[in-house]
Amino acid sequence: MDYPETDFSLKVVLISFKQCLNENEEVLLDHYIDSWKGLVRFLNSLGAIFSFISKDVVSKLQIMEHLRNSPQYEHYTSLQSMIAYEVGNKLVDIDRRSRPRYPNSGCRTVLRLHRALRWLQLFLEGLRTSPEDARTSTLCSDAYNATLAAYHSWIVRQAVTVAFCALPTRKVFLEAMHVGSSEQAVEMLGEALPFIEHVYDVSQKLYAEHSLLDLP
Ligand SMILES: CCCCCCCCCCCCC/C=C/[C@@H](O)[C@H](COP(=O)(O)O)NC(=O)CCCCCCCCCCCCCCC
Repeated sequence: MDYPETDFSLKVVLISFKQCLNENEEVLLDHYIDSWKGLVRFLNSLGAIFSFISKDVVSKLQIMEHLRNSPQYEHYTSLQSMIAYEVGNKLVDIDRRSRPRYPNSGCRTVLRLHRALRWLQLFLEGLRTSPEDARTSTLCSDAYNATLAAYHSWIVRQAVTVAFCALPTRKVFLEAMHVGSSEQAVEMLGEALPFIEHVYDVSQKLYAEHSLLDLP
């Protein structure tokens, strides 16, 4: 997905989550990776202070692309096929007390992105429903504390807190989405958020069914 900078719209990125699910509710990894690439692009447009976050996401996307280009690529078509393959062949580190053998498993890598998707969902819902004078840094850290913070070290939590302070105001943030006025951006969020929620819910159910929600 490559847009000229002026044509870049967060709407395209958020709506692209719709394509991540097929009619059988399989989470399609190529689309999942592409949607995340769009988010990274938006994140980069917000400034260099967020680059430590986008670098981490990019490294996880590279792991997934590597698996998709490996001889086992067919097993990495969907989240369902990936879990069946990695769990079935014991290619996932389950026990955090043992020495890690598969630090780059697809299951643990997607789990990190999946948790971040919940942050995104809460943050965007906060933006959508908050009053005009709400502080983006507060919306962002409330969503973070309710989701990712529990999985991050003290040092990462501090760095994230500093980065949140660099966020623009709610109005500027909504306009940076390039979907028109802040009111139009809010409307777009109402349209697009259900797609993200659906992908999140299907993935969450899958990880829970396989007891994979706490992968080290
Ligand atoms: C708009 C502001 C963006 C704020 C982003 C808030 C989320 C903060 C996440 C901070 C991650 C810090 C970097 C390091 C993380 C890793 O330690 C940690 C664990 O990985 P490991 O088990 O391999 O070690 N990694 C993770 O938890 C994955 C974090 C992924 C963060 C994704 C953030 C998505 C940003 C998308 C921005 C799009 C904004 C659109 C909003 C309109």
